[in-house]
Amino acid sequence: MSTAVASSLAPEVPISDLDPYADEVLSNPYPYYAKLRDLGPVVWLDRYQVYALARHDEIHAVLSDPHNFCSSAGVGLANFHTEEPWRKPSIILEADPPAHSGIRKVVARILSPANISKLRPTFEAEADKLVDRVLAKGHFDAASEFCEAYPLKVFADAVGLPAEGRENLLPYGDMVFNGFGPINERFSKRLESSSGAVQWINNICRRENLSENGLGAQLYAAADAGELTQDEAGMLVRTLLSAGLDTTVFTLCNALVSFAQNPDQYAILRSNPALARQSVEEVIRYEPTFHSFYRTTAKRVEIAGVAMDTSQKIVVFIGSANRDPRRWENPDKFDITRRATGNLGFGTGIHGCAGQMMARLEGDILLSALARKMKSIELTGEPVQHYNNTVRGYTSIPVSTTTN
Ligand SMILES: C=Cc1ccc(C(=O)O)cc1
Repeated sequence: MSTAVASSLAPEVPISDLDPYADEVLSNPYPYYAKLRDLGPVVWLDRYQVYALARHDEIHAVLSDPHNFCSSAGVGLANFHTEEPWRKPSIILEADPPAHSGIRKVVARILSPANISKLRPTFEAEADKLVDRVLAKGHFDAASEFCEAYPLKVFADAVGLPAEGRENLLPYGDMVFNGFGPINERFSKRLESSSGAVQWINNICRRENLSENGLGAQLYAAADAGELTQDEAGMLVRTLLSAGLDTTVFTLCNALVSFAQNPDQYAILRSNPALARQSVEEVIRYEPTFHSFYRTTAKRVEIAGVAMDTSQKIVVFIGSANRDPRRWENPDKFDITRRATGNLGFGTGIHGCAGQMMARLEGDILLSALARKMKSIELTGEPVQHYNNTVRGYTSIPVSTTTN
C-alpha cells in the first residue's frame, strides 16, 4: 500500500521513515524536527501514511483554516470517517463549524479572563501554601509534590470535583493524549489499566457530583438557560477534565526543568517575579506540552504546492513550529526576556486552546510565588520523562532548593 501511495505522490514530496512515536524521538524530538523542516514544507511519513508539517508557516496556515482542514474526522491519527473512535468524540475539539461555534462560545465565556480572574485569590493562597511546604523540605520531587499537586488542587476544585478520586485524573488524561497517536503499546497498556478511570470520569461529570458554583455547575447552568443540552454540559465537564490537568501539570514540569537547567534565566525571574507571566509564554514556546496534532483534508487542497486528496490525515508538529528558525531568532535558547507570544503551543484559530487563560493563570501564580521565596533550584538527579504519544512532560524531577 505504502509503495503505491508513495509512487502516486507528487515527485517533490520527500518521504521520511521517521517514527515520531518512538521512545528515542519522544525523549528529544528536536533534532528529528530539524531534519523534517530541512526536508521541505510538506513531508510524507511512510510509516503512518500521513503528510507531516514541521515548519511554522505551513502549520499556522493549516490550524487557521478549519474549512479545508477539518477536526470532525478526529485530531489524532485515527480517521473518524473510516474508523471507530476509542471514546465518544469531543463536541468541541473534534467538531467543525457550525456545530462547533455555539459550543465554543459557551466554553469561551466560562473560561474567559473575566470569569476565571475571580479564582485568583484562592489560586494565590494555595500557591503560597504549596511553595512554603516544598521549600521547607529543601529536597523534593518537583513533579509529584509540586507540579502535579497544584492543578490537581486548584483546577479540580475550580471545576467542582470532590476531593476523593482525583488519582484518576492524570491516568485518564494520559489515555486521552495517547489516543491522538497510533494504537501502539503505550496507548493499549494505558487503555487496559484505566477502565476504572473512565468509569470514574463519566460518573464524576454528572451534575449531582459537582459543587454548586464551580465551572462544571456553570456548564449545567448554561444548559438550564438553553445554550446547551444537559448531555452536552456533561460532555464539556469531561472536556475540562481531559484537557485541563495533564497539560498544565506538564507545562509546570517543563517550566521547572527549563529553569533548573538555565539558572541564568531563573535569576532573571527571581530579580523580577512579575516576569512569571512572560516566562510561562516562553516555556510554552520552548517546551510545549503539546507536540503533535492532526487535521484531515475536507476537500482536495494544496499546501506549499503539494496537492492532497480529500480525507487525508496531516500531522502538524507544534513542537517543531516553535523551534523554526524561519519564525524564531535563536529558537533553541530558553530566553524569558523574549516576546514569545504568538507561538503555537496553544494552537491557533477557532480551535486554539480554550483553557489557555486558565493555564496562564496557574503558571503565572505558581511561578511568581516560587520566585518570591526560592533563591535557587538545582536538579539532584536526572528528571524522569513521561512518555506519551502527544504530550511531553516529566513524572519525576528531583531537586534541591535554597530560600531567601
Ligand atoms: C487540547 C486537548 C483536548 C483534549 C480533550 C478535549 C475533549 O475531550 O474535549 C479537548 C481538548
